[in-house]
Amino acid sequence: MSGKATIGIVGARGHVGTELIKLICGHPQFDLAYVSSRERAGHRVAEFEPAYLGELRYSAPALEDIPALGADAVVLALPNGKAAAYVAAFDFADVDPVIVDLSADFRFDPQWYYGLPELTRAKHAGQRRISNPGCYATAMQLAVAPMREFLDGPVQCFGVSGYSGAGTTPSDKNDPGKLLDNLMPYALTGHVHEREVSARLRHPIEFMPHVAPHFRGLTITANLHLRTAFDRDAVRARYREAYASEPLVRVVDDAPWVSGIAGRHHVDIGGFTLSEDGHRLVVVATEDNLLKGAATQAMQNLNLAFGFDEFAGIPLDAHAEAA
Ligand SMILES: NC(=O)C1=CN([C@@H]2O[C@H](COP(=O)(O)OP(=O)(O)OC[C@H]3O[C@@H](n4cnc5c(N)ncnc54)[C@H](OP(=O)(O)O)[C@@H]3O)[C@@H](O)[C@H]2O)C=CC1
Ligand SMILES: CC(=O)N[C@@H](CCC(=O)OP(=O)(O)O)C(=O)O
Repeated sequence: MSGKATIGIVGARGHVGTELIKLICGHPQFDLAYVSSRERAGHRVAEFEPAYLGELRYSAPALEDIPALGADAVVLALPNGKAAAYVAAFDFADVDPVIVDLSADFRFDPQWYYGLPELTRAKHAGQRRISNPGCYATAMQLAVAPMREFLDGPVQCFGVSGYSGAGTTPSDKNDPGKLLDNLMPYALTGHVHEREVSARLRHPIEFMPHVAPHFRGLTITANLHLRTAFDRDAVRARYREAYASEPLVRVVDDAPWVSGIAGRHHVDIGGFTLSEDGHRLVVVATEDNLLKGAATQAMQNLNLAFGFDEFAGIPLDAHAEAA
């Protein structure tokens, strides 16, 4: 036994589960307890993840058998709508690990801590049930929050994501053939992330998502109407000040490109462009949807829940470069 805290991943074959396995492999204080996948059951983790050096194999335990597997923390990396039954199984068995749910299922549940640490870490009061924000929702909140008190009317967010955002269950949104030379609009009103961001910022956000032919990384272009006129220097100063001590949020001058964010753990925010009268601001944010949009954020939340350094096990290369 390693003496490390142990994590079980339910839904470990998926895009996000795979990224979490990589992060846990490099983490000084966490170890894998179990990884579930029906499709890969019986296969060694090392077959799929070269960074994993142990003997663990994927397994497909019945839902009611999972609580007895005994991890200190459980990450639910399942499609939306599937998490509640697993949480109920832990309740029924009276087993209470830290649970991090990556889906949208508990993001509106006040019993759960909503873990977007840069904006909510002060509200983590030891809760063991943690809801991880949506990928677009993370980028939108970080892009808008520094100007929140000056907003005048709804914020419009145009989003474009790589198709890994749509998971592995086959659909038009992750079909490379249908995406070739294409940009696919979907859920143009009422997307769950529109509701999530509006509720968290307590301000209406209008979100128009699209999926594009690249695999990973998303862009949010946010259009903010402001009560007070700003100039570019004042806006940049606000963002720099808001995120000065945040290693996973990098404020840049130019509008960031999604090609520069794939595989990185931070969010880039920049491109601050104002209308002539200073009352309209456009801000661009890029993020790897599988990392800060999901797995990296889950790792921040796990670190916080266990009292570890929030950034333990997260490569902070972007911070080092920015310094
Ligand atoms: N992809 C992204 O960019 C982001 C995703 N999220 C959220 O994270 C979660 C995981 O996403 P992602 O990794 O993309 O999803 P995937 O579709 O890639 O993976 C889903 C995983 O769940 C398992 N699974 C699927 N259906 C069931 C079921 N009925 N019962 C048990 N296991 C099941 C699959 O494994 P197997 O079939 O082998 O059992 C697989 O491991 C989702 O809730 C998603 O909304 C959040 C932020 C970003
Ligand atoms: C391209 C694509 O389909 N993206 C997903 C976002 C992935 C994510 O963050 O989803 P959850 O809120 O479901 O966790 C979507 O729009 O639903």
